[in-house]
Amino acid sequence: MTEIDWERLRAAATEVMRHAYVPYSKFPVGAAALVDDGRIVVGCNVENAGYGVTLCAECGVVSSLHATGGGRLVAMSCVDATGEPLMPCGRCRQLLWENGGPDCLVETKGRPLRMAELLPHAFDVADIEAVTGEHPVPVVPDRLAAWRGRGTVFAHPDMSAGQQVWTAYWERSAGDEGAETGVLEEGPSWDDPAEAITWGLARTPRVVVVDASGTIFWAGEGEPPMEIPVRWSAS
Ligand SMILES: O=c1ccn([C@H]2C[C@H](O)[C@@H](CO)O2)c(=O)[nH]1
Repeated sequence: MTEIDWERLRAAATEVMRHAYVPYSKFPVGAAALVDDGRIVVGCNVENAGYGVTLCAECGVVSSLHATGGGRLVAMSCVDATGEPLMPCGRCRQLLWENGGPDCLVETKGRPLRMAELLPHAFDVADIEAVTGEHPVPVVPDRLAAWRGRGTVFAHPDMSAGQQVWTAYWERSAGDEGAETGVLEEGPSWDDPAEAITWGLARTPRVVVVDASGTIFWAGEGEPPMEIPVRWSAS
């Protein structure tokens, strides 16, 4: 995705700006962002009698991003009442960083700027990971963001240095006839199958456990499908 249609983003931001709820500041803001799968997500500012509770337009964009399927923000346009680009406030830069990373572009009155320019030396999940050694949220790698919600995760036991562990892999196919196949991502090893299932559910609602005897169980969202009628239970 190389070409960003800034005109279209700014038009979407200007449109949503008109829905802002701003009885206190009378300063409407609209924001629209391109997601890495081509979606456009929008938000407007929403104020409150408790002034400090105000939600910025960019907050709405981030909520809409997750509410409509997640992914990564690629480019954002934020506008004021005149339709001119407005720079995101400090708090919103932190929100944009989390959801778009250093390469996410933000429209300005000059050239678009990268988030790395708008929030240099940013604090983020890597700082937490460096201390705790744990990735606090199961994150799908950027290169696979477009596959989120698709394919199948197979969780299965494996042997590692003579020990039984659990691992998983994410497969492109969702079991449909003639669908493209191939492994998208291999998971790490865990002691507990529940962790393999959690890893899977962060990627796709279609999670399957294949136990040591090769029996297949449903560990995905919703009711087990016809071809995998038995739900996995940990005991
Ligand atoms: O980047 C910004 C800056 C300000 N505002 C809103 C918050 C408040 O409602 C109004 C005035 O600060 O503008 C945003 O939505 N985004």
